[in-house]
Amino acid sequence: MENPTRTRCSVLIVGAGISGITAAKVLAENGVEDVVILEAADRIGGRIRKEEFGGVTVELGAGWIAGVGGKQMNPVWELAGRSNLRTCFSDYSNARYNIYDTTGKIFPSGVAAESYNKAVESAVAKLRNQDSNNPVDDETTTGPKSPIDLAIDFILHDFEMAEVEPISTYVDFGEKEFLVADERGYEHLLYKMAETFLFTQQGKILDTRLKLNKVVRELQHCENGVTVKTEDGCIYEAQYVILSPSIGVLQSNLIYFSPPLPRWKTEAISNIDIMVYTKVFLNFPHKFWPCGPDKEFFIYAHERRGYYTFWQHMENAYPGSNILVVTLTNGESKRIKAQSDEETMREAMEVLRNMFGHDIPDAVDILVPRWWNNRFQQGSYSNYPVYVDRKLVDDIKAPVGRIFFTGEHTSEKFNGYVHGGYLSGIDTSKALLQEMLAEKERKTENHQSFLLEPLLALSDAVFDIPRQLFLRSSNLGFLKAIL
Ligand SMILES: Cc1cc2nc3c(=O)[nH]c(=O)nc-3n(C[C@H](O)[C@H](O)[C@H](O)COP(=O)(O)OP(=O)(O)OC[C@H]3O[C@@H](n4cnc5c(N)ncnc54)[C@H](O)[C@@H]3O)c2cc1C
Repeated sequence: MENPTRTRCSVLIVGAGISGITAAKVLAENGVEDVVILEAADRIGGRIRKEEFGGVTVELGAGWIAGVGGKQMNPVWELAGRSNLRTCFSDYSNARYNIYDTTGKIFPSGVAAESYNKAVESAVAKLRNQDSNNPVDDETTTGPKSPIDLAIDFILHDFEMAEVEPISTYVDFGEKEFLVADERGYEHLLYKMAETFLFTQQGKILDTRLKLNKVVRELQHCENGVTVKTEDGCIYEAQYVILSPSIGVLQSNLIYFSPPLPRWKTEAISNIDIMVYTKVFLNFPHKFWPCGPDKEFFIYAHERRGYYTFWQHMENAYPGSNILVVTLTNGESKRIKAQSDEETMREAMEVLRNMFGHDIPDAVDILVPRWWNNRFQQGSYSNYPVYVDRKLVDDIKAPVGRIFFTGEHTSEKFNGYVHGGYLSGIDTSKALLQEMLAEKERKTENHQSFLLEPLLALSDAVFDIPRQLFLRSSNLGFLKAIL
């Protein structure tokens, strides 16, 4: 065990996902190198995570760089370009024309198109309804009933319209999506970033400022600083903390705050949902599904909504890999995470045999990531309510005293995405740098008037912490002078 003596630093960052690593990099670039990063897992990356499966690298968490080809360059696409990350274009638009029924017949494209248009109309009517707060009970707003309608409703709501239109990612960065297909994994982007400010050797981070397997359990904060306790009994003292765990972790009781977070903050945390999204990987001795540019995705229409609905083959990414991926969300996702992988394989095989006949081979391997049951994630990504008010957006990212919040869930425009995590890391660290500068100026003023004004007694009991502004600064070059 590490020496239990107290470690002191200027800024302590909780979590080494994309937001935490980006925040640390921005701080280092601005002269704050006295940073400690505590990561609960035994690796960096958080919800960006690769694993070897069926002889190739698969992404258990984020898989796509979403938002490419638009007016502005997606910063993650830019990082990928600089790191020569291998990607391949994914065309979702054809999925709706590859819908199988339970007897293996593909629905005619006219039927699929009609069902799709009906579902879009219904979704728009529902949104208008929620807008006017006036329930309308007509045909367009009643839920889908037939398997094809249920399947299309699932693609529309759990994939294409999982967010409320207009979707900033597509408007700002473009509508194309690229699947990461690189044996170094999506996480390679994080290692490339880390090596610019942490000591690394042969691709391994050896810098002692990054501490893995450190589960933060308690944050005691007062006007002077923050004391952080980890599960293994270590204590860290910092002037400031940046907290990057997911909204699911903040909603759980993994981290205890003393004094407790103020009400405006806990309300904001509880008002954002966490989406559960699971990709199940299946490896086969040979492929039996149709391939080709417009066949990457296919849909299974079942009477139960979301039941092994959305399939993808990995032949575009890794030709000859013989891997299929089926994505389950929310209720179905939680259901399969609670059962054995053998049971999930049995269910998936039954669905595949309904689509492709009884002669297809059994899968030889299965991989079921469990983001929902992981106490350091507690879900896949944040899902903002349909109508988001300004207060929620401001409160979720506003600091509480010396604790600053970051992570994809604090990104107003890009929550739920890797680029949301990346941009939030930049935003939060810039806001913190501003605050550090302001504090330095306050200290200088106080020092000058030391003999004239009595010092305020500092108290640990900061129970009613008012909302703070989240400061932004576009030009931080001058900060070097203060640090
Ligand atoms: C299955 C899945 C599919 C996805 N698909 C896509 C996609 O295709 N494209 C896309 O853009 N985005 C996708 N996302 C979302 C994307 O992965 C996230 O938005 C992004 O990676 C979040 O980064 P973050 O830094 O905010 O959080 P995280 O990556 O969760 O980082 C937070 C870190 O904090 C650590 N931590 C938690 N609690 C503690 C504690 N108590 N003490 C110390 N450390 C702690 C965690 O271990 C973690 O490493 C997907 C996510 C999932 C799960």
